[in-house]
Amino acid sequence: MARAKALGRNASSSTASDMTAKIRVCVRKRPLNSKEINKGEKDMATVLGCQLAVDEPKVRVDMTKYIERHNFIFDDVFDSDATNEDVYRRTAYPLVQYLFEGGKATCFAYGQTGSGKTFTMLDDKQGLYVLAARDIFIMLRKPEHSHLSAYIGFYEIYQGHLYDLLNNRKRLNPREDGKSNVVISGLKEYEIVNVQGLMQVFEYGNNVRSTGSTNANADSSRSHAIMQIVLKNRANKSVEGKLSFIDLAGSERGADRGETDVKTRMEGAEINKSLLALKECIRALDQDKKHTPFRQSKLTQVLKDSFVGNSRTCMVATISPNNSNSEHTLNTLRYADR
Ligand SMILES: Nc1ncnc2c1ncn2[C@@H]1O[C@H](COP(=O)(O)OP(=O)(O)OP(=O)(O)O)[C@@H](O)[C@H]1O
Repeated sequence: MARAKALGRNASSSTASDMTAKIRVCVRKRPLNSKEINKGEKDMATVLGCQLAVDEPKVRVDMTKYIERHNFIFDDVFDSDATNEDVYRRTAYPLVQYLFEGGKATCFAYGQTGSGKTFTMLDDKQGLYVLAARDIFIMLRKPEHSHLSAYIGFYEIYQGHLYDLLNNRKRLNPREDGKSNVVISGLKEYEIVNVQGLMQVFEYGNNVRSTGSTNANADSSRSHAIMQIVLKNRANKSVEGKLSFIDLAGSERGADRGETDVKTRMEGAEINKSLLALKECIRALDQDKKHTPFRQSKLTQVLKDSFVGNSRTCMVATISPNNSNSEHTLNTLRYADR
């Protein structure tokens, strides 16, 4: 129960943690889908407040079957009946508030392919980014924010390279400016004035992502997608806050599965490298370390401003509840468990 220790609270505690913490780690369990139900699969993950128990089916050497229970505690655990609105209130909403305090914030989804990362983060109608945009435009209409305008940028990272999804997948190069800020030169940003506008631009980028995936990355689960909303001062265009939503590549893609295909192996190695680097950076952030190893991958390099200075991060680890995925589920939870 490393998490309980990290939070300095009793392992039996089920109280949700501080919503303004520099880093929050939450878990979302999706419901069993009809295919899993038809196959007679069982729900192996039990949620109790901020605690989660996962029953792993195991077989002894004498071939008898048994169940091993694994317990975890996180900042929040969302059960399968939680709506995106429920998840939003306790994950991205505090980051939206922070954005208007001039902060830089990142909300990302980590998990196995099919566990609900896109559904949570970037679903085109109810993803956390849409719900956040709704509140961002409400805030922007307030007189005290009349000097601000919002811009959207959307890109993906595949095999260590950045591609602009709003500009014909143009290859982009991140660099640092004189003040150690990450600048993605050439990234196309569109000013947006309402949620509909944001959804339209997003939809365009999302189509580019899925069409491009047929030749470059066989499917979207092999790339990291980053959608950012930046608040800029209307007068001098200086950045006054940034909120990024990240749909990470499927975590199982990074595992060494003994693939023989060179391209798949290289993809896996790159995904593995970036996810490990992300974990290292989160650990450094969590432990308030002076050095954050963000240079270890392109993903962490572009997220540098989410790991240093006045930044906040929320990770939503998504899990599938069925027994045949319990190994992946446990890997996801161990990754998320700090
Ligand atoms: N909490 C949920 N409630 C209902 N349906 C869900 C939930 N989470 C995911 N789903 C459904 O499960 C399917 C897989 O989800 P999703 O595409 O978000 O997975 P993913 O983790 O993003 O996978 P990939 O890595 O392949 O992109 C989708 O059909 C989605 O609508």
